[in-house]
Amino acid sequence: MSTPVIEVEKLNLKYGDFHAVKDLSFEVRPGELYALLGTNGAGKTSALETVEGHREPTSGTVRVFGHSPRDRKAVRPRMGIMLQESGFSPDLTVRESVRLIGRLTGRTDDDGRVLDVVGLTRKAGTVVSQLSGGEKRRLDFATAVYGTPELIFLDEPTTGLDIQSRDALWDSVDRLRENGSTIVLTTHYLEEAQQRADRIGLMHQGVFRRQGTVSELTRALPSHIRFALPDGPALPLASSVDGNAVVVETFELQKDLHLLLGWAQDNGVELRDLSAGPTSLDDVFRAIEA
Ligand SMILES: Nc1ncnc2c1ncn2[C@@H]1O[C@H](COP(=O)(O)OP(=O)(O)OP(=O)(O)O)[C@@H](O)[C@H]1O
Repeated sequence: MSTPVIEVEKLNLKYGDFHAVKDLSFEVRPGELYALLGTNGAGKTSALETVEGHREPTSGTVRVFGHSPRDRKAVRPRMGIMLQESGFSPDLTVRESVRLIGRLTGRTDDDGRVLDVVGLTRKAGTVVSQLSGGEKRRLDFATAVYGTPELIFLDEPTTGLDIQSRDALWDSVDRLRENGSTIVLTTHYLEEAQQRADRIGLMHQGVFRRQGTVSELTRALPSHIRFALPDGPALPLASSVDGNAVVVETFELQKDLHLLLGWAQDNGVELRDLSAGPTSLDDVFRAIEA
């Protein structure tokens, strides 16, 4: 198997007496999209800041491309970091800010190309202080896109973006991945991680509570069949009522759905608002806090 891009072994981080990250171990392989998810205050940002080289571990080891992330010369040009807030100077124009990314990271790219990818070509001459929240977020994304780095950190990249901008951002991420970039994502929009992550690490109170692919995480919980409460004969399956809906929990979705549809057909019952599917990451999240 190829050498991991990121290797974290027994990482611990303390702020004074507060133990924010406890014995965290994980690796991210080349070309993967790894999502580091968790509850508020779980320690995601603290862990990522260490991997990005901004923070010294209290104990444990972190390797990025086989180097310490504190070895900035070896590592920094190879990684793009989209922070929650990049802190571009409010007086610089968008184009000047994009140029600055090149100077700070040591990567080269065409400014016009980057502006086009992040959808800010028409705003190139606007100063940062006059950008909308979503436009600022797209400028933050330019830090990840510039020079097509091998490793990209996206920290809640779509917060504050409208649906078109979100779709455009994910299209750009897909193109970066086609180019071989490895992506580390944090987000509170779980459906984004569910759709895109190859693997997920789910943190709660400083430790991993779950790690694996989406299907490894979700298959431990039952699938759900839902429909509006029908009139008529008793249902053929054990169920509960949630508001106006009937909910069937099952580990045998196909078999039970077949049974239910056959019963509805035979009894002339219409199953309105019918939906059926595996459990969502939201449910996995709720279960770790329970
Ligand atoms: N500089 C600091 N000094 C003291 N405590 C800190 C510091 N930075 C973070 N913490 C604490 O460490 C814990 C982990 O914080 P962190 O920001 O890593 O969590 P997170 O998983 O990114 O949370 P969120 O999803 O809410 O952004 C929190 O309880 C936070 O209050």
